[in-house]
Amino acid sequence: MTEPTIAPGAALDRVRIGIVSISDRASSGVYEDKGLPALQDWLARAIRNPLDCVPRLIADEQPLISQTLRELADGGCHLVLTTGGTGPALRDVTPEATLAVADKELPGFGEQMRQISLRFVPTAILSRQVAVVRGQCLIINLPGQPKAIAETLEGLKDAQGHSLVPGIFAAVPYCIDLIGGPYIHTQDAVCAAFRPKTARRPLPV
Ligand SMILES: Nc1ncnc2c1ncn2[C@@H]1O[C@H](COP(=O)(O)OP(=O)(O)OP(=O)(O)O)[C@@H](O)[C@H]1O
Ligand SMILES: Nc1nc2c(c(=O)[nH]1)N[C@H]1C(S)=C(S)[C@@H](COP(=O)(O)O)O[C@H]1N2
Repeated sequence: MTEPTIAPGAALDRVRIGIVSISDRASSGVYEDKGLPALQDWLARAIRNPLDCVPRLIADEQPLISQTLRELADGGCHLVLTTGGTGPALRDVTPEATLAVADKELPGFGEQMRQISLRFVPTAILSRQVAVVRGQCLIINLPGQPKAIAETLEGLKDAQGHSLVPGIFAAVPYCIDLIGGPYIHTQDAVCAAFRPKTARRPLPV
């Protein structure tokens, strides 16, 4: 008789994550979208739980962005990550569309992202990212440059892989605990989640 097999991550909660790439040119086919693959790849590297990623590729239209965020948050996503449309250009309206669906704003995420990004590019100061809670969903804006996705989520490391500036994702699992979502276990080599001692749970075996 063969041993029953346990799927990897079976004992961990499933996590549903909306990933939204907001770009006029990628959504109209002028260039290939690199935002959704970058988001999906990073999340698959960083999170141990089984993931359901729900992708959307849309233009920089404020009502469409807000409607997409509402659908994802109200449709059971625990986390929604957007990329693009956070700058000062006339068509950049992602922060406004995000604030329009918010119950609460969490300014620390945007502040930390700009701190991280300033270590990579001086124009980080132009990014107006916000993070908000809608119901039981955390929504975070990331910049549009595909490489900025890993930079902001993971932070800056030295040549040995030690953290120099913590990435914003370190605070995401505990935030999701606090809004009643699933317990997220991270791959510490990619991004170690920070939780107060009393909130930590061991990795199920
Ligand atoms: N989804 C994406 N896929 C691939 N590359 C992107 C994407 N979004 C942005 N980029 C790259 O990053 C650069 C800066 O992004 P930014 O969001 O400022 O673009 P944009 O000028 O608002 O135009 P668009 O909305 O048409 O992407 C772009 O010129 C492009 O090279
Ligand atoms: N980590 C990181 N952050 C970054 C960048 C980048 O290349 N890397 N680009 C900056 C630039 S040039 C702009 S205009 C703003 C806003 O970009 P967005 O409109 O694509 O969201 O993000 C900034 N933040």
